[in-house]
Amino acid sequence: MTVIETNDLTKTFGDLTAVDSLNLAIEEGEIYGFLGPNGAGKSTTINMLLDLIRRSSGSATVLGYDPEENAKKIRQRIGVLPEGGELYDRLTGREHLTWMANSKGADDDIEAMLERVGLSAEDGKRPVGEYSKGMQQRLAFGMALIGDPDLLILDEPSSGLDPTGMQEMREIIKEEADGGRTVFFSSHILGEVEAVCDRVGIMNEGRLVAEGTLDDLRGDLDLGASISVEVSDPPRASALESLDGVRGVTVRDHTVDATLTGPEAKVRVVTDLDDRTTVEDIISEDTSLEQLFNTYTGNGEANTADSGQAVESAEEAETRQEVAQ
Ligand SMILES: Nc1ncnc2c1ncn2[C@@H]1O[C@H](COP(=O)(O)OP(=O)(O)OP(=O)(O)O)[C@@H](O)[C@H]1O
Repeated sequence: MTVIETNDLTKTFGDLTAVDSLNLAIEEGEIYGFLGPNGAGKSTTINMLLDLIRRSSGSATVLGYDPEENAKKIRQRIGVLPEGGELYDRLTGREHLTWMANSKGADDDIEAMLERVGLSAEDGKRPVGEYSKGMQQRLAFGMALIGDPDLLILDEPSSGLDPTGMQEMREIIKEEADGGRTVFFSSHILGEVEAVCDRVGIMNEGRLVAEGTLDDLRGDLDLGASISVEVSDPPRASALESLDGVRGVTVRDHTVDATLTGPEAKVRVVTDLDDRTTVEDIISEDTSLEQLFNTYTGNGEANTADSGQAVESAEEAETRQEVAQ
């Protein structure tokens, strides 16, 4: 089942097109990371899916319902962690969770939910105005999980969390998806997205400029791969450059750095070096999500240039990579 579907979904604010003809299809059980620099249109999209703002044109369904017609039905079956949270300073953590359970007609064990999101029973009795930012975020996440939702929509879920908090949140997100729930979350924290997402969509200036698994995106851009090998007695660079799949080699002290057409050439480089000398260490890195993100969004800088700008070509991306190396 397609849990979130949008067709040419568009939102304009005056002259500004915040979301431009967006087409998404997110399937049941997927963890989908919605990425993009500041101002890319992520929150505006989420707000349209939740009927917090009205679209200008196009269509959308969430769990099969049009948000503009059936927002209540959708809200009963989804959990939302809104950007910035919606907490009341004078109410306790437990009161927030109870309020959410009541409003959804759910019978969750409130103490168990506090524990699940890393808040103690004592924390649960304190007013939220006394919580740290991270504790507030944990509570907001707990509120999203109330009522066993079919879909979680999380806007910047790790905002304010420390590394342990982020790790715990990732584990819960994975547990939810393993249980068949769909998770749609926006983030600019690339490591987090890389760690949990099945698929990512990258927004820039209101447009979806790339979408797929990380492997798909790496393949589409032909960013290749690279490897660094530490050896006892390095050969000359030219000795390796004739190997199949090797684009370039530099040798510095005991380190040989090779840029490759793809990961399959790594073994050839290591085997060749192993025949010539003693291999002491291998540092192998695939293209990181950060590199992909920068390539698709122009270094992650929100800019106001022509919003019709599409994805740069693989050749341009490659040139950029080479220049950066
Ligand atoms: N109510 C509004 N009125 C006018 N412009 C708006 C409004 N809401 C959003 N925008 C504009 O729409 C564009 C997209 O904003 P949006 O908040 O969706 O971006 P975002 O990707 O969520 O960014 P961030 O990562 O900073 O939260 C921005 O240029 C923003 O200024």
